Amino acid sequence: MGLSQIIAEVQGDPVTWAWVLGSVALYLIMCAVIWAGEQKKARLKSEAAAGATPWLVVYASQTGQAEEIATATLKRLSDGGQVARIIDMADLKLSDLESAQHVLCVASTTGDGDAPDSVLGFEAKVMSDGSVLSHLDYAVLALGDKSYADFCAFGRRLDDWLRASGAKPYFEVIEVDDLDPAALNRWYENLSDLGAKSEAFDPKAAYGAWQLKARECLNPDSDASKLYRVVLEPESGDLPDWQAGDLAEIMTTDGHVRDYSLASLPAQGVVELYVREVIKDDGSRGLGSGLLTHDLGVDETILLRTKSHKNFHTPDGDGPLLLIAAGSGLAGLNAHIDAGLAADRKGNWVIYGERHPIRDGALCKALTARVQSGDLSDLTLCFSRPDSGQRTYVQDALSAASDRARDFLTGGGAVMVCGGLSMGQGVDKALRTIMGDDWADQALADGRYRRDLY
Ligand SMILES: Cc1cc2nc3c(=O)[nH]c(=O)nc-3n(C[C@H](O)[C@H](O)[C@H](O)COP(=O)(O)O)c2cc1C
Repeated sequence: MGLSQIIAEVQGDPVTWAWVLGSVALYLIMCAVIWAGEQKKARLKSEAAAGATPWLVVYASQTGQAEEIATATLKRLSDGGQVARIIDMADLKLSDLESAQHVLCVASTTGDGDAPDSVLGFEAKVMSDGSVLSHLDYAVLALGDKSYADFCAFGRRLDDWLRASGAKPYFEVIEVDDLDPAALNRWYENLSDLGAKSEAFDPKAAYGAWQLKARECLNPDSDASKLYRVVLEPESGDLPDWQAGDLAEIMTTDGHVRDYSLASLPAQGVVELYVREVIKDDGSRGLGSGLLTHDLGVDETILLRTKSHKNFHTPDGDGPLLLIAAGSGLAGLNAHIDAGLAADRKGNWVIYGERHPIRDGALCKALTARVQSGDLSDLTLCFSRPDSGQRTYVQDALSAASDRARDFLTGGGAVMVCGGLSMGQGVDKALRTIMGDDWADQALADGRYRRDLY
């Protein structure tokens, strides 16, 4: 149909005219939006090429994922010819944002919708201010997990604060559920529009094949869920390096990743994990724990990598450590006991909780032996399912020893907590009662109070 025919058809019909004019207007608006986007990209590229406005990549990370994605983001920007630098939000100051122009934030959420421990201070002090950041263009990648009630809560609060401060988003906040590769791809695709190098993203690239060498149930007579010691070796024979506090990350057959605290150090030649069996209400097993405690046969392989977890590395200094754990959480602390001994760090005190003293007592026995051999100065054990019926939890034991704990922590000691989230929250409450909120907030920021919770 020619133009003259269209005009003839619609003449005298106001509804059709409105429709035609609306379509033309929409088309023109879309052209204008695309044109403005291209102009902005061209401006950013030429500004960055001139080195005038470098990108600032900021990460807020508890267990290292956000840091790793921020590092990959930085690399793509550099490979794309952009000038960029990276900074941990724990070290970020308002003045860094005031002097920046383009900021990319990768922020995870921990606890119950909380910011990562090392970033709590930034949120309390800087993000509570009515800052003026209207010169800033930014984007936020929020990491989280939909199995928690407050999905991506910290990333959203960060986005809200930047927006309220007048900063302009390049695109809407991208929320990532359980490291969903499609959402991560969206982030990288958006970045390539801003001048970062476009590369295929392969989530499996960082992993190697590891063989199961041994698996031992530590509480076969327990009436609670079983706890396994799992030993793995790299199929290639090349053992990576890691340090106390680091994590083993496995990739399940359907592409999900799960983290476990490394209970061994490289000197032992193997990766050793303590894994609690998880059986859900519908009878199915947990994704990662099912693989490690049940499905994987001896000599069979899984995809695994060791991962730096700097928020749970041994605190600086040579003061004694107060190590608090329950159940499989001892995994994360065992390596610290060994590393402390190697560094001649003396006076360590362990508070450990299990269910039943005999049926779930294998790790308690091993700890008692370490007191007898002089590896540990003190051990406080507590049980949540003793025959006496008198249940005690690690946070109760800590509260009961409050005077000692105060002396220990004011006398140069540091505290490390490893285990389930609710145990960690109970210990946090007890510590704040003993030492005060100011001490706890400062110790979290300084790394004298460290947590590995799951
Ligand atoms: C103890 C714990 C608590 C968490 N709490 C939340 C939460 O409240 N909301 C959420 O969306 N994700 C939560 N997550 C999921 C993390 O945000 C997610 O695993 C993220 O990839 C971790 O990134 P990171 O390694 O940079 O800290 C939690 C994870 C852990 C281990």
